Amino acid sequence: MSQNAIFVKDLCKDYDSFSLDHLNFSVPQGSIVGFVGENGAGKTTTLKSILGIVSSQGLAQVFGKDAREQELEIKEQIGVVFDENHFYECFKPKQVEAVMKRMYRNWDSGCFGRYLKEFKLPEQKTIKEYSRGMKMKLSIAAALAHHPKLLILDEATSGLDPIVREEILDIFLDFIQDEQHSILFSSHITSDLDKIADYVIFIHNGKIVLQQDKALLLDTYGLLKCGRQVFDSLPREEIVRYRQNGFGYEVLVDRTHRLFRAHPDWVIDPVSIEDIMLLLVRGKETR
Ligand SMILES: Nc1ncnc2c1ncn2[C@@H]1O[C@H](COP(=O)(O)OP(=O)(O)OP(=O)(O)O)[C@@H](O)[C@H]1O
Repeated sequence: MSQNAIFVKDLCKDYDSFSLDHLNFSVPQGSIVGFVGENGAGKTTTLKSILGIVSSQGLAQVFGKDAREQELEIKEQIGVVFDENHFYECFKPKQVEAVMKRMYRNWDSGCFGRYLKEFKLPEQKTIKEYSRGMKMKLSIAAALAHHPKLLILDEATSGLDPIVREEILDIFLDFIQDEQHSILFSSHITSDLDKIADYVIFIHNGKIVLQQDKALLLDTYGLLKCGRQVFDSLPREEIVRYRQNGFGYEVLVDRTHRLFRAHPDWVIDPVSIEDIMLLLVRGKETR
């Protein structure tokens, strides 16, 4: 039976004007789970809740232990990258290493040095002289150099150009080659998730609105483009979300349903993760 790297049940967190509402999901060991949602949907709050950086209610387990209570036991197994740089700007890589070495028993200086070379990170420059991409790569090198089994990445590719993004995605794909390794990867760059995610979780206004195996998701959902007559004839429960425009309706549907198989004349286009996210966030519900 495959084990979960992360298991979250009824996770809740309340801020004054925002709540995470009973999140339930898991990250199976050996997989990359994409956590997708618009700005302010609750991605960072979820990741920080799992890590115990902010307080929360409900179950949040990493390798079967609650990170909020047993931080020391599991921190060696987790590598974390947030989208902002958490090292002092006046540090050079050597000083980053000195800090990390004190924090992690498994710290591997040779591995860190190899990543610095591979990522072409200048060792004589301070972090404030690094570009955004270089800072992100330094954080990734630091997160990987203690040989974690799980990476928790918060917008680790945002603000980077497509070439650096692809390099970084390759690093993540390389990491996952060991089937014991797992990644939870939050992003609003849906094309990155198209490339690397095995499962996708959509979060909107602090609630999970859809989660599924990515291949199944893209095989199952489709965008029906139709006029008023067809739209009105659709059973409401078959409409996941819809949008109306000058040409008619765009309806997110389960195209494997017999209703749609019975109408090969209806135009049902394949969808991307971005299409699904846009419809889940901006489309209307009928249910
Ligand atoms: N410390 C805090 N105190 C009060 N509200 C907060 C705090 N941190 C986050 N929030 C609120 O929680 C909501 C979700 O924020 P969060 O950072 O989790 O979203 P996100 O999905 O990661 O967004 P982004 O893609 O912009 O990073 C926002 O409305 C934000 O204002």
